[in-house]
Amino acid sequence: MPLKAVILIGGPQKGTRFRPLSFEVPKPLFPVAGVPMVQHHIEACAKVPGMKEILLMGFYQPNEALSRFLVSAQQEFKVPIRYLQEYAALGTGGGIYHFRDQILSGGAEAFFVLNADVCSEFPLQEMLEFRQQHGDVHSFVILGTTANRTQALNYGCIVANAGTQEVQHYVEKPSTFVSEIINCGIYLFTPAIFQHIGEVFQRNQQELALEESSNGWQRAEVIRLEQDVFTALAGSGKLYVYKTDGFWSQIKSAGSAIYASRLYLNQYSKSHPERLAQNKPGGPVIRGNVYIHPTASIDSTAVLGPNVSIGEGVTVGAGVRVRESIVLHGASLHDHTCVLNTIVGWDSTWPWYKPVCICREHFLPAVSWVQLCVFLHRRALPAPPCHSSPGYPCTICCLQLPGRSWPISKTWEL
Ligand SMILES: Nc1nc2c(ncn2[C@@H]2O[C@H](COP(=O)(O)OP(=O)(O)O[C@H]3O[C@H](CO)[C@@H](O)[C@H](O)[C@@H]3O)[C@@H](O)[C@H]2O)c(=O)[nH]1
Repeated sequence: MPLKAVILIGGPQKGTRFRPLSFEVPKPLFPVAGVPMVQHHIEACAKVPGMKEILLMGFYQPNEALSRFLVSAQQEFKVPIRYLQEYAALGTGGGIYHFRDQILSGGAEAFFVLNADVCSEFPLQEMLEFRQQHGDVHSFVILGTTANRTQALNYGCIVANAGTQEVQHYVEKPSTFVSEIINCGIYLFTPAIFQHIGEVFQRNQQELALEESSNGWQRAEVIRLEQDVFTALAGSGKLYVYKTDGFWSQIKSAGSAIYASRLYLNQYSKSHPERLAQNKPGGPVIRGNVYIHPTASIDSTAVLGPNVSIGEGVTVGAGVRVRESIVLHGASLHDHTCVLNTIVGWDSTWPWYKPVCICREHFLPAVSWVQLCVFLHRRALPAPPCHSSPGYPCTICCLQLPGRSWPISKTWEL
């Protein structure tokens, strides 16, 4: 069956919680477990038999980093990959409606839509099989997973028939508890979805025609898949949920990128053992799952892991300890430093630092600082307590403040 996949990558105004990490590269290209975030999606899509084309859709200006990535991913995964740029942020449903001809060209009988800012096992083949077994071949499938009652409020919540898994009720980010089954942001659609999105578009047009506005047509194209389409489809017999037990997480904040990295590194032991570093005589000590870019230079007395990802051209000095961290390309960790629960910024070296927490809430006041450099010197410091993002590790980082030197807070010492 001819299939396509659309990856929703958003654009520069979105993803503010990811700043300043997203200043340097667009968030979808931020490395998670050693490869750009969306490469995990592309790899999963390319594996599905019948995949004809993968479309990245967003409102980023085309840029060199994105173009280079697309060329190398096409070569590696042997599937056409294109970027479709929305003229404005059209929402999670507006872009796919606007580019529907491109999605369906070549006779696609079904297509996946994937949010770029999630990490997952991407059980795409299982979603296809589920659709064959439950519902009918024209139904739409949402990937769902279980969250606790508090966490669920941050996601799309799904109430489904326990036997058939048909979605009976859908509420996007409800204010009170609706269901523990949440929307993972991964969907399987048939071309019939465009009739439903089209109805929303027509309704928007009619409503906006009443307003005296010159850009009414454009605003009518802004459509949210979740609130505008799924809510209406619930209970119609056309929308089903496939619940996965596999790993899944959002990647919204810098702290959650470390968590996502851990999940993917763990998966590598089965899917890509060659990407995991091994203990070798005369090499650094590797504990648990660690990715090291082939161009990185690691001193043999360093101890790395678990859950560490070392980027291109990174230098790690003697006696360095790195744990639960991502070290971005070109960074340099001087001798005997300790890096825990941290993202080390591009090309950063130590010497000025101020430990801060970069979880969602605590990080916001710091977003205006120029460069995220992350670094703790000669001491192992525990992550400060974080209550704002339950479930996510709280991240310690340092901000590089040219000309200023900050003492490490005594209270954070081990
Ligand atoms: N192309 C494009 N992509 C967009 C746009 N707006 C958002 N996106 C992309 O669509 C995805 C969803 O983004 P949000 O709109 O920020 O939604 P959310 O808060 O992440 O919630 C969504 O995902 C959750 C799972 O992670 C779901 O639980 C929830 O129901 C919803 O689908 C992200 O990958 C984002 O980059 C847009 O205008 N255009």
